[in-house]
Amino acid sequence: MPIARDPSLELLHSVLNAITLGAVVLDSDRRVVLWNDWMSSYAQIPREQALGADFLALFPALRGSRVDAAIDQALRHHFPSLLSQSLNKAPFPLYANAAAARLDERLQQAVAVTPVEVSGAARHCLIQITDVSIAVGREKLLREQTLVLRSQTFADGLTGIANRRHFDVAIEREHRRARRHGTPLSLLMIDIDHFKAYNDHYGHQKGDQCLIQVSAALADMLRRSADLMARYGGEEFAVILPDTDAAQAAQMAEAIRARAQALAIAHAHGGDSGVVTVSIGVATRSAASPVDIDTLIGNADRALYRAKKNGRNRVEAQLPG
Ligand SMILES: Nc1nc2c(ncn2[C@@H]2O[C@H](COP(=O)(O)OP(=O)(O)OP(=O)(O)O)[C@@H](O)[C@H]2O)c(=O)[nH]1
Repeated sequence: MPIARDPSLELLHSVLNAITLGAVVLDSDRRVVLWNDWMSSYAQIPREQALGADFLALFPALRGSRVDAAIDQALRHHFPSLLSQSLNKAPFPLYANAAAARLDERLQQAVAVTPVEVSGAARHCLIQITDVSIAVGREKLLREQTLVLRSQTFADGLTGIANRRHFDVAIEREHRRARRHGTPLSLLMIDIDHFKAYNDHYGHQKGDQCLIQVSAALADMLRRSADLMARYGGEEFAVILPDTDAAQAAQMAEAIRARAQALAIAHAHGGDSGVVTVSIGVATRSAASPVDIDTLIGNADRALYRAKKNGRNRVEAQLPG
């Protein structure tokens, strides 16, 4: 006579095999007493091989791991554990397919270990493993997109160098640093000469190209990581030079002026040189002259204005006092 099967047990069995997470039950000796289809498929260990086996014999690399400790906590102390995904990315060798297994690209896993009381028997424990690869992938993508967005927020759309917002943040930071350490901080304001005439003569598109070429060449001259060149306005650029005194800044400004001229970008209405040139104003904050940011910018602006007034294609430093 066939043995009558309990329909509710049959149902439970089917449900366990249908759920889309790994379910493993260990007895008090850590022997596997339940192993669902999900585990067979992703661990590539058939149920017949798993049932009755010592759990750590199936996953020897887990000996001494957090999973091992969590099982111990559940069986001996009745403590449940949720293994943080960020600390335990993929403890089990579980793979979506054979190709992933060859590359050791494991499913990203969230693991919960729960004590289970069984009447008339010593305590068991249930291990649940959830595949969180999609969520982790989405998070990674979001993180990468955030980085790209952040860099775009701080970059000028036309030239790709730092924008005005980036300048504002950087000058604040460098001003604070200069105040704290008593180090000098210099600022250059650079303006392309006769740029309106350039646009009028060559057209706005050529004007844009000129801005791109000049800004790239000048930004390339900055060698220290804390130096920053930003597009301050239309054809105006600002250069922050931390730890740079007035003499060093004037030297740097002169090198930048010469570099712009050496690009030899033809400018029919660009003054005597016949090429695109820049005028530069230099201002410095020092321990002896501890000006605030607005004054520093104002001083550089005034120096730039004098450079324009005195004939352009030149560097002028702030007047003392
Ligand atoms: N092509 C282009 N032109 C710009 C851009 N931003 C500002 N400009 C132009 O730059 C010109 C600046 O002109 P002005 O401020 O009169 O100064 P300038 O002609 O350079 O003369 P000086 O500074 O006195 O030597 C204006 O004609 C603006 O339209 C830009 O993104 N692209």
